[in-house]
Order: sequence, then C-alpha cells, then structure tokens
Amino acid sequence: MGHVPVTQTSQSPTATDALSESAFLLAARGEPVPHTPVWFMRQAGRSLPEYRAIREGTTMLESCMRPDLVVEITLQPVRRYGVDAAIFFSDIVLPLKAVGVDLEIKPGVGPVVATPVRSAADLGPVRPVTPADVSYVTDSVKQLVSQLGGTPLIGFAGAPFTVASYLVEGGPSKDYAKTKAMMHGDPALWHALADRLADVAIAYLSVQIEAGASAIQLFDSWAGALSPRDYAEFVQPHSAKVFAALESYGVPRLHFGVNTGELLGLMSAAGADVVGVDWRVPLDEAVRRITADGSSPKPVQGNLDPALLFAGWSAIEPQLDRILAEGKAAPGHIFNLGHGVPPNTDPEVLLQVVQAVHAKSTRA
Ligand SMILES: Cc1c2[nH]c(c1CCC(=O)O)Cc1[nH]c(c(CCC(=O)O)c1C)Cc1[nH]c(c(CCC(=O)O)c1C)Cc1[nH]c(c(C)c1CCC(=O)O)C2
Repeated sequence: MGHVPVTQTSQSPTATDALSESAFLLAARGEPVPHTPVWFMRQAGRSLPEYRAIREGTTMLESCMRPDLVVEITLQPVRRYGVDAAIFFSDIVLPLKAVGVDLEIKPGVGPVVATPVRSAADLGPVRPVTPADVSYVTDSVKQLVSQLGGTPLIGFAGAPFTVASYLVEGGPSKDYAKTKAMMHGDPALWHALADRLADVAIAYLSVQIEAGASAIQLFDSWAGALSPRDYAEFVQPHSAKVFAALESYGVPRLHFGVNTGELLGLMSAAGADVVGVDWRVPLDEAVRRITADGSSPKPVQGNLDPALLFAGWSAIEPQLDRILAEGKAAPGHIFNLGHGVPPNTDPEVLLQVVQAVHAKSTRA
C-alpha cells in the first residue's frame, strides 16, 4: 500500500513540534531525551477507580464504540500519572467485532468467540475493517489528538498469532493446543487465517494512524508460547507484512509479547522499530539478542515485573535504577512494565514510579 506521510493538519505548528520532540517519540527514534519516557501497558483500566465508575453498566466492547468514553478513559491515566504517552482505549478483538465476528469480552476472562475457526469456511466473516466500519475510532482518535497536544497517542492492534489464538481456541488458552495443531496439521488454513489477520491489523492500524496516532504497538502477547522455529515459519512472515505495510507512514512501530526472550531477535527482525521486553530478560541482554544477527541496535521498551508493584517502595526503587542502567545499552529506552498493570494495583505506586523514573533520568 502506498501512503502519503501523515501531516497533523489539525495541530498548530507549536503543538506539532512539542509532539515530535516529546520524550516518547525521541526515545522511539533513538534520539537523546530530556528524561526517560514512561507509560504502562493497560494504564487505563480496572486499577483506576475513575475507570470503574465510568464503565459501570456498559460492556467493554460497547465502551470501545463510544467516543465520549474512549476519550475520557484514554485520558484518565495521562491526567493521574503524567505518563509520557497515551494508549488508545480499545481491544485487540474490536476490529473483528466491528466486521460482525460473533464475540464478546467476558469480564475477568477475556475475549470469547461464538464459532471458533476450524475450516476455510469459517474464515468468511474475518475481513479487514473499512474506515466506515469504525468511524467511532476515527472520531475518538481525532478528539484525543487535539486534547493531548504534546503527548503522543499510541494506536495498537493484535498481531496475527495472538488474535488467531482467540479465534481458533474460542477464548483464552494456556497451551494454544488447537492453534498449534492447525499450524502443523493444516498449514494452508493457518497461513490463510494469519494472512487475513495481518490485513485486519493493517486496516485497523491505518485508521488510527490516519486519524492522528503518533505511534503504533503491535501486541503479540502470546507468541512466547512458540518455539523460535515455529515462530519463524508460521508467524514472523505475517507480522512482517503488517510492519512493512505501515512503514511509509513514518510513525514508530513497537512490538511486544510476553515470555518472548527466545524470540526477541526474530520479533525485531519482523520489522519493529522498538522492541518490547517483559521482565524475564534484562534490557542489555535484550539488546544483545536483537543484534545477534548482525543488525543494528534499536530502542527497547520495558521491563519492570508487574508483581513488583506489590512489593513496597524499598523493593521497587533499586529495580528502577537497575532497569534505567541496563536500558542505556540501547539507543533509546521507553520505561514500561513487562506486561499490563494488574487490576488490583495501587494507583499511588504507579504515580511514584513515573515520578521516580523522570527524576532519576532527567538530564542535568
Ligand atoms: C491479549 C490482549 C487482549 N487485549 C489486549 C491484549 C494485548 C495486551 C496484553 O497482552 O495484555 C490489548 C488491550 N486491551 C485493552 C487495552 C487498552 C489500553 C491500555 O493498555 O490501557 C489494550 C492495549 C483494554 C482492555 N481489554 C480488556 C479490559 C478489561 C475489561 C474490563 O474492564 O472489564 C481492558 C481494560 C479485556 C481483555 N481483552 C483481552 C484480555 C486478555 C482481557 C482481560 C480479561 C479480564 O481480565 O477481564 C485481550
């Protein structure tokens, strides 16, 4: 797809400069930063009382389709924590719901699909969104970009493997047995499904970028269930298609999965500009793995173990120092957790983390 680079026509020149020079975008480009930027995966959500209040009586997927709620929920953690980026409030299964795939998000469980994909006939409903299917996404992103000013908005989508796992298993899974059985037992069906899901991600991310998102993150949360060999054969080409299709927009492309220590090099090579790292591999070691094939180092994101948020400040603080020191091995470091904010996290602890990372990393 040939794209014209996005220009933020709705923004004043000053706001556009502030955005482009924001700590998050500087770090994502591997340029010097005034301080290490911080945001948290799942920063909007159940850990915030103001989120629980506004979500009352509305299902997760309904909320994603209402710009008033999307805008407010996306801004809540920016206001409360002063994070360096906002992440769009949506879900990885929203673009499937928007084209009529019969699914819901069950509270405390996750996405549940009515008719799991078992044969080529089941692929029919799985098609990319058009902008008209998700006009509420365009509306929400535009409102957010104008309200956020110099704070970047991260758009996101689920990567083909992670979204396929919900479609094939019918819901959350521990072992991904049906997904792996399809890959190896019916590779033609697997590749047809993953290729469609690449197109789904491309279409959904393009809508967000064209509406003004400053960066995108492709979540392959569950790819860590795969061996490097299976990842390379069955997943990497499809994720690579997504990154390649978005390249001409010129926005940073982040890539993240849990338990992906053995896959960091392959996920980087898929075309990520910034590689997300969970807590299992230190950031300096992550840089070694990303560059092991001879490629240049690139910015990394991570990697505080979310469990540490419950350990008390005297346990957290030395970890921040360690992570900031190890992050210096990369040309850019975006501070984050190694996975999402747990629902029972004390918001005060997250505020303390943001302020401490900023204070410790501010250039004299
Ligand atoms: C695997 C995955 C999903 N969704 C997502 C992923 C990839 C990120 C990851 O690895 O955590 C991505 C996602 N989902 C949500 C966001 C919003 C932005 C943010 O990070 O703050 C993002 C980036 C909102 C949400 N998505 C969901 C919630 C909880 C809904 C609620 O409040 O009831 C939120 C805030 C639901 C959801 N949706 C999904 C799960 C596993 C769940 C949790 C189920 C539960 O424990 O209730 C699928």
